[in-house]
Amino acid sequence: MLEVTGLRAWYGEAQALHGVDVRVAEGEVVTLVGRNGAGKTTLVRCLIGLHRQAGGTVSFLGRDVSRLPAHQRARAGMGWVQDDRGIYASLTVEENLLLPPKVSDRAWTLERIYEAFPVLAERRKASGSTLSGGEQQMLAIARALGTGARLLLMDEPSEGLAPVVVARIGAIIREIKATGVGVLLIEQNVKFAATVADRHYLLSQGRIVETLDNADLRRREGELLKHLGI
Ligand SMILES: Nc1ncnc2c1ncn2[C@@H]1O[C@H](COP(=O)(O)OP(=O)(O)OP(=O)(O)O)[C@@H](O)[C@H]1O
Repeated sequence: MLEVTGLRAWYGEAQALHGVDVRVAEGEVVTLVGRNGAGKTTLVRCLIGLHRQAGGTVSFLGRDVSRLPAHQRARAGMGWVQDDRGIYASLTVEENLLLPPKVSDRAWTLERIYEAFPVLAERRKASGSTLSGGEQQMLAIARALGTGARLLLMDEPSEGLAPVVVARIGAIIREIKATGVGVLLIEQNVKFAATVADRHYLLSQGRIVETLDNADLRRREGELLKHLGI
């Protein structure tokens, strides 16, 4: 569903991405792994149209979206689960869920969201400002599903969350995968990545240097953690 070829990006005079190729199929979960400054965030920002791509092609559901602005990519079905989670603090959980426009007929209804995220059902009338980190992350994911996004792009969904909450987020990602939605996530937690994803791209200095499956990831965990500086 997502096919990226030769993606290049710059910050002023400094090149941040040097011809990156990435693919995500329907119902596939893929991670971007790499040390700080490798280019993971820049790549995701280019994909969603928030950073200018200087070269290469981004094709989504068979359509070249390289020149589309961010809002049109969102309308095409790319859902961004922001790293700051983008929750409206003064609105309730339910209002946060109802706000974004629907982009496809695959939009999850409120009922379906509450079934998959019981904690959001319990907190439906609570204001965004009172949510825990885990609840905010779930709300951000649920909101993207509520738009009918076909591909979710996530920036470290496990970051800063307690292990039990991380496990719940993992289960949710697996449920999302089963519905055919694709997921591309930045993830530094190698153990968590191996439990949710099918494949992993290792980024280094703006290049994909390796593509790993879960067996590779587990076998080389020590080496990778050292490479990632963790
Ligand atoms: N706003 C910016 N201005 C200039 N250079 C930037 C900017 N943001 C990132 N860079 C540079 O671009 C390169 C890629 O950074 P990027 O944030 O994409 O990496 P990352 O893998 O997401 O790292 P992190 O895990 O720290 O977010 C780095 O060399 C970084 O210093």
